[in-house]
Amino acid sequence: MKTALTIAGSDSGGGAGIQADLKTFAAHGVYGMSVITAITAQNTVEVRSVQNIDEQIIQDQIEAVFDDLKVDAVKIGMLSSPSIVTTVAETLAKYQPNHIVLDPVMVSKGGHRLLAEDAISALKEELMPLADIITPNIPEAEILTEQKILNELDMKSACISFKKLGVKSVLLKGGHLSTDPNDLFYDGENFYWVKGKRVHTKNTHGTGCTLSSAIAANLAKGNTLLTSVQLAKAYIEVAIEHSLDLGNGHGPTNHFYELYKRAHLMNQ
Ligand SMILES: Nc1ncnc2c1ncn2[C@@H]1O[C@H](COP(=O)(O)OP(=O)(O)OP(=O)(O)O)[C@@H](O)[C@H]1O
Ligand SMILES: Cc1ncc(CO)c(N)n1
Repeated sequence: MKTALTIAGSDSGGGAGIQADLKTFAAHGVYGMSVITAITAQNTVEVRSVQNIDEQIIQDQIEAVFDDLKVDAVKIGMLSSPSIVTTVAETLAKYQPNHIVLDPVMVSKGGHRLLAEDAISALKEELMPLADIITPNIPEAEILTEQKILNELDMKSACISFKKLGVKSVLLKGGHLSTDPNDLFYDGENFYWVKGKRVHTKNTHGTGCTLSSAIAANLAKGNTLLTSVQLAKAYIEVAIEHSLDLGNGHGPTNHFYELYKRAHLMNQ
Protein backbone atom coordinates (compact mmCIF):
# COMPACT_ATOMS: atom_id res chain seq x y z
CA MET A 1 0.00 0.00 0.00
CA LYS A 2 1.33 3.43 -0.90
CA THR A 3 1.30 6.00 1.89
CA ALA A 4 1.32 9.77 2.33
CA LEU A 5 1.75 12.05 5.31
CA THR A 6 0.15 15.47 5.72
CA ILE A 7 1.69 18.03 8.06
CA ALA A 8 -0.97 20.71 8.37
CA GLY A 9 -3.66 22.42 10.42
CA SER A 10 -7.03 20.96 11.38
CA ASP A 11 -10.21 22.50 9.93
CA SER A 12 -13.18 21.67 12.17
CA GLY A 13 -15.49 22.27 9.19
CA GLY A 14 -13.81 19.39 7.36
CA GLY A 15 -13.27 21.24 4.06
CA ALA A 16 -9.62 22.25 4.18
CA GLY A 17 -6.43 21.35 6.07
CA ILE A 18 -5.79 17.87 7.47
CA GLN A 19 -9.36 16.78 6.78
CA ALA A 20 -9.23 17.66 3.06
CA ASP A 21 -5.80 16.06 2.79
CA LEU A 22 -6.84 12.72 4.31
CA LYS A 23 -10.00 12.60 2.17
CA THR A 24 -7.88 13.26 -0.94
CA PHE A 25 -5.40 10.51 -0.01
CA ALA A 26 -8.27 8.06 0.57
CA ALA A 27 -9.87 8.94 -2.77
CA HIS A 28 -6.54 8.10 -4.44
CA GLY A 29 -6.30 4.75 -2.64
CA VAL A 30 -3.31 6.00 -0.64
CA TYR A 31 -2.99 5.33 3.13
CA GLY A 32 -2.99 8.70 4.91
CA MET A 33 -1.14 9.78 8.07
CA SER A 34 -1.22 13.18 9.78
CA VAL A 35 0.87 15.53 11.87
CA ILE A 36 -1.29 18.35 13.23
CA THR A 37 0.45 21.72 13.54
CA ALA A 38 -2.49 23.86 14.67
CA ILE A 39 -6.20 23.51 15.40
CA THR A 40 -8.52 26.00 13.76
CA ALA A 41 -12.11 26.56 14.88
CA GLN A 42 -13.38 26.99 11.34
CA ASN A 43 -16.43 26.50 9.14
CA THR A 44 -17.31 27.40 5.53
CA VAL A 45 -17.71 31.07 6.53
CA GLU A 46 -14.82 31.95 8.84
CA VAL A 47 -11.87 31.00 11.02
CA ARG A 48 -12.95 31.86 14.58
CA SER A 49 -9.79 30.98 16.48
CA VAL A 50 -6.49 29.12 16.18
CA GLN A 51 -4.51 27.11 18.74
CA ASN A 52 -0.97 26.25 17.72
CA ILE A 53 0.32 22.84 18.81
CA ASP A 54 3.50 22.76 20.94
CA GLU A 55 6.65 22.35 18.83
CA GLN A 56 7.75 19.32 20.86
CA ILE A 57 4.50 17.49 20.09
CA ILE A 58 4.82 18.37 16.41
CA GLN A 59 8.34 16.92 16.40
CA ASP A 60 7.13 13.85 18.31
CA GLN A 61 4.33 13.25 15.79
CA ILE A 62 6.75 13.42 12.84
CA GLU A 63 9.21 11.09 14.58
CA ALA A 64 6.47 8.66 15.62
CA VAL A 65 5.37 8.33 12.00
CA PHE A 66 8.83 8.05 10.39
CA ASP A 67 10.31 5.78 13.08
CA ASP A 68 7.64 3.15 12.43
CA LEU A 69 5.89 3.65 9.10
CA LYS A 70 6.98 3.95 5.48
CA VAL A 71 6.24 7.40 4.05
CA ASP A 72 6.04 7.57 0.23
CA ALA A 73 5.25 11.30 0.08
CA VAL A 74 4.78 14.28 2.39
CA LYS A 75 2.44 17.24 1.93
CA ILE A 76 2.93 20.34 4.07
CA GLY A 77 0.15 22.89 4.61
CA MET A 78 -0.61 25.40 7.42
CA LEU A 79 2.40 26.03 9.70
CA SER A 80 1.20 29.07 11.65
CA SER A 81 4.37 30.29 13.43
CA PRO A 82 8.13 30.71 12.79
CA SER A 83 9.03 28.08 15.39
CA ILE A 84 6.64 25.54 13.82
CA VAL A 85 8.26 26.14 10.42
CA THR A 86 11.71 25.55 11.95
CA THR A 87 10.60 22.43 13.83
CA VAL A 88 9.08 20.88 10.70
CA ALA A 89 12.11 21.78 8.55
CA GLU A 90 14.65 20.43 11.08
CA THR A 91 12.73 17.23 11.78
CA LEU A 92 12.07 16.45 8.10
CA ALA A 93 15.74 17.13 7.24
CA LYS A 94 16.60 14.24 9.57
CA TYR A 95 14.42 11.76 7.64
CA GLN A 96 14.87 13.08 4.08
CA PRO A 97 11.55 11.77 2.71
CA ASN A 98 11.31 10.91 -1.00
CA HIS A 99 8.80 13.56 -2.04
CA ILE A 100 7.86 16.81 -0.29
CA VAL A 101 4.99 18.96 -1.60
CA LEU A 102 4.83 22.36 0.13
CA ASP A 103 1.62 24.40 -0.07
CA PRO A 104 2.72 27.77 1.36
CA VAL A 105 -0.65 28.46 3.03
CA MET A 106 -0.84 32.06 4.28
CA VAL A 107 -4.43 33.32 4.50
CA SER A 108 -7.85 31.58 4.57
CA LYS A 109 -10.53 32.36 1.93
CA GLY A 110 -12.24 34.54 4.56
CA GLY A 111 -9.02 36.56 5.11
CA HIS A 112 -7.77 35.05 8.40
CA ARG A 113 -3.96 34.78 8.68
CA LEU A 114 -2.84 31.13 8.87
CA LEU A 115 0.91 31.94 8.78
CA ALA A 116 2.32 34.71 10.95
CA GLU A 117 3.99 37.52 9.02
CA ASP A 118 7.29 36.85 10.81
CA ALA A 119 7.21 33.17 9.71
CA ILE A 120 7.55 34.03 6.02
CA SER A 121 11.34 34.34 6.06
CA ALA A 122 11.72 30.96 7.84
CA LEU A 123 9.39 29.39 5.27
CA LYS A 124 11.53 30.82 2.45
CA GLU A 125 14.91 30.01 3.92
CA GLU A 126 14.37 26.75 5.80
CA LEU A 127 11.50 24.91 4.15
CA MET A 128 11.20 25.98 0.51
CA PRO A 129 14.63 24.54 -0.44
CA LEU A 130 13.67 21.17 1.12
CA ALA A 131 10.52 20.83 -1.00
CA ASP A 132 10.41 19.00 -4.34
CA ILE A 133 7.55 21.24 -5.40
CA ILE A 134 5.81 24.29 -3.95
CA THR A 135 2.22 25.20 -4.89
CA PRO A 136 1.64 28.92 -4.22
CA ASN A 137 -1.45 30.78 -5.40
CA ILE A 138 -0.84 34.21 -6.93
CA PRO A 139 -1.09 36.32 -3.73
CA GLU A 140 1.28 33.90 -1.95
CA ALA A 141 3.74 33.97 -4.87
CA GLU A 142 3.63 37.78 -4.87
CA ILE A 143 4.66 37.86 -1.20
CA LEU A 144 7.32 35.16 -1.53
CA THR A 145 8.96 36.61 -4.68
CA GLU A 146 8.26 40.26 -3.79
CA GLN A 147 6.87 40.98 -7.25
CA LYS A 148 3.44 41.78 -8.74
CA ILE A 149 1.76 39.03 -10.79
CA LEU A 150 -0.91 40.43 -13.08
CA ASN A 151 -0.82 38.07 -16.06
CA GLU A 152 0.63 34.86 -17.47
CA LEU A 153 3.93 36.54 -18.39
CA ASP A 154 4.38 37.68 -14.78
CA MET A 155 3.67 34.09 -13.68
CA LYS A 156 6.68 32.88 -15.72
CA SER A 157 8.92 35.53 -14.25
CA ALA A 158 7.80 34.63 -10.69
CA CYS A 159 8.71 30.98 -11.34
CA ILE A 160 12.23 32.06 -12.31
CA SER A 161 12.45 34.11 -9.11
CA PHE A 162 11.47 30.99 -7.15
CA LYS A 163 14.35 29.08 -8.76
CA LYS A 164 16.71 31.86 -7.61
CA LEU A 165 15.34 31.33 -4.09
CA GLY A 166 16.50 27.69 -4.24
CA VAL A 167 13.13 26.11 -5.08
CA LYS A 168 13.36 22.88 -7.16
CA SER A 169 9.99 23.16 -8.91
CA VAL A 170 6.82 25.24 -8.76
CA LEU A 171 3.17 24.88 -9.61
CA LEU A 172 1.99 28.49 -9.66
CA LYS A 173 -1.82 28.38 -9.44
CA GLY A 174 -3.64 30.77 -11.74
CA GLY A 175 -7.05 30.46 -10.04
CA HIS A 176 -6.84 34.04 -8.72
CA LEU A 177 -6.53 35.62 -12.20
CA SER A 178 -9.78 36.56 -13.97
CA THR A 179 -9.03 34.22 -16.90
CA ASP A 180 -9.53 30.44 -16.87
CA PRO A 181 -7.66 28.83 -13.94
CA ASN A 182 -4.50 27.86 -15.84
CA ASP A 183 -1.65 26.81 -13.59
CA LEU A 184 2.02 27.05 -14.55
CA PHE A 185 4.41 24.19 -13.75
CA TYR A 186 8.13 24.98 -13.87
CA ASP A 187 10.62 22.20 -13.19
CA GLY A 188 13.60 24.57 -13.11
CA GLU A 189 14.18 24.09 -16.86
CA ASN A 190 10.91 23.93 -18.77
CA PHE A 191 7.50 25.54 -18.39
CA TYR A 192 4.27 23.57 -18.79
CA TRP A 193 0.81 25.13 -18.75
CA VAL A 194 -1.63 22.93 -16.87
CA LYS A 195 -4.88 24.29 -18.18
CA GLY A 196 -8.28 24.31 -16.49
CA LYS A 197 -11.84 25.47 -17.10
CA ARG A 198 -13.37 27.86 -14.57
CA VAL A 199 -16.28 26.35 -12.65
CA HIS A 200 -18.67 29.09 -11.57
CA THR A 201 -19.33 28.21 -7.96
CA LYS A 202 -18.80 29.76 -4.53
CA ASN A 203 -17.91 26.32 -3.16
CA THR A 204 -14.12 26.45 -3.35
CA HIS A 205 -13.15 25.89 0.29
CA GLY A 206 -10.04 23.71 0.48
CA THR A 207 -9.17 23.73 -3.22
CA GLY A 208 -5.50 24.48 -2.58
CA CYS A 209 -5.24 21.77 0.10
CA THR A 210 -6.94 19.26 -2.17
CA LEU A 211 -4.66 20.02 -5.12
CA SER A 212 -1.40 19.74 -3.14
CA SER A 213 -2.54 16.50 -1.46
CA ALA A 214 -3.52 15.05 -4.83
CA ILE A 215 0.00 15.85 -6.11
CA ALA A 216 1.49 14.09 -3.05
CA ALA A 217 -0.81 11.06 -3.51
CA ASN A 218 0.18 10.75 -7.18
CA LEU A 219 3.89 11.07 -6.33
CA ALA A 220 3.44 8.37 -3.66
CA LYS A 221 2.03 6.12 -6.37
CA GLY A 222 5.24 6.47 -8.38
CA ASN A 223 4.23 9.09 -10.95
CA THR A 224 6.65 11.75 -12.18
CA LEU A 225 6.21 15.32 -10.94
CA LEU A 226 4.70 16.49 -14.24
CA THR A 227 2.24 13.58 -14.41
CA SER A 228 1.35 14.05 -10.72
CA VAL A 229 0.58 17.71 -11.33
CA GLN A 230 -1.54 16.92 -14.40
CA LEU A 231 -3.48 14.16 -12.62
CA ALA A 232 -4.00 16.40 -9.58
CA LYS A 233 -5.35 19.20 -11.78
CA ALA A 234 -7.87 16.78 -13.34
CA TYR A 235 -8.85 15.65 -9.83
CA ILE A 236 -9.39 19.18 -8.44
CA GLU A 237 -11.46 20.17 -11.47
CA VAL A 238 -13.90 17.31 -10.87
CA ALA A 239 -13.85 17.97 -7.10
CA ILE A 240 -14.82 21.63 -7.74
CA GLU A 241 -17.35 20.76 -10.48
CA HIS A 242 -19.16 18.49 -8.01
CA SER A 243 -18.39 20.63 -4.94
CA LEU A 244 -20.81 20.35 -2.05
CA ASP A 245 -23.34 23.03 -1.17
CA LEU A 246 -22.77 22.65 2.57
CA GLY A 247 -22.71 25.56 5.05
CA ASN A 248 -23.43 29.23 4.41
CA GLY A 249 -20.04 30.25 3.03
CA HIS A 250 -17.63 28.56 0.62
CA GLY A 251 -18.71 24.91 0.51
CA PRO A 252 -16.08 22.14 0.31
CA THR A 253 -14.66 20.19 -2.64
CA ASN A 254 -16.13 16.74 -3.32
CA HIS A 255 -13.82 13.76 -2.78
CA PHE A 256 -16.61 11.23 -2.92
CA TYR A 257 -17.57 11.77 -6.55
CA GLU A 258 -14.46 10.03 -7.90
CA LEU A 259 -14.73 7.30 -5.28
CA TYR A 260 -18.41 6.58 -5.97
CA LYS A 261 -17.85 6.77 -9.71
CA ARG A 262 -15.12 4.17 -9.41
CA ALA A 263 -17.45 1.98 -7.37
CA HIS A 264 -20.27 2.59 -9.94
CA LEU A 265 -22.50 3.93 -7.19
CA MET A 266 -23.14 7.35 -8.66
CA ASN A 267 -25.52 7.62 -11.60
CA GLN A 268 -24.47 10.98 -13.05
N1 LIG B 1 -13.47 28.26 -9.89
C1 LIG B 1 -12.55 27.36 -10.27
N2 LIG B 1 -12.79 26.48 -11.25
C2 LIG B 1 -11.87 25.57 -11.64
N3 LIG B 1 -10.65 25.48 -11.08
C3 LIG B 1 -10.34 26.34 -10.09
C4 LIG B 1 -11.25 27.32 -9.63
N4 LIG B 1 -10.66 28.03 -8.62
C5 LIG B 1 -9.45 27.50 -8.46
N5 LIG B 1 -9.23 26.50 -9.34
C6 LIG B 1 -8.06 25.65 -9.41
O1 LIG B 1 -8.00 24.94 -8.19
C7 LIG B 1 -6.66 24.73 -7.78
C8 LIG B 1 -6.46 25.35 -6.40
O2 LIG B 1 -6.19 26.73 -6.62
P1 LIG B 1 -6.56 27.97 -5.72
O3 LIG B 1 -5.92 29.10 -6.44
O4 LIG B 1 -8.01 28.02 -5.45
O5 LIG B 1 -5.79 27.59 -4.42
P2 LIG B 1 -5.72 28.37 -3.09
O6 LIG B 1 -6.08 29.80 -3.28
O7 LIG B 1 -4.38 28.06 -2.53
O8 LIG B 1 -6.86 27.64 -2.28
P3 LIG B 1 -7.15 27.74 -0.71
O9 LIG B 1 -8.06 28.89 -0.51
O10 LIG B 1 -7.79 26.41 -0.44
O11 LIG B 1 -5.83 27.93 -0.03
C9 LIG B 1 -5.82 25.35 -8.90
O12 LIG B 1 -5.50 24.34 -9.84
C10 LIG B 1 -6.73 26.39 -9.51
O13 LIG B 1 -6.37 26.69 -10.84
C1 LIG C 1 -6.44 24.40 8.46
C2 LIG C 1 -6.45 25.11 7.16
N1 LIG C 1 -5.44 24.91 6.29
C3 LIG C 1 -5.43 25.54 5.10
C4 LIG C 1 -6.46 26.40 4.75
C5 LIG C 1 -6.40 27.13 3.41
O1 LIG C 1 -7.49 26.91 2.67
C6 LIG C 1 -7.52 26.58 5.68
N2 LIG C 1 -8.57 27.39 5.41
N3 LIG C 1 -7.48 25.92 6.87
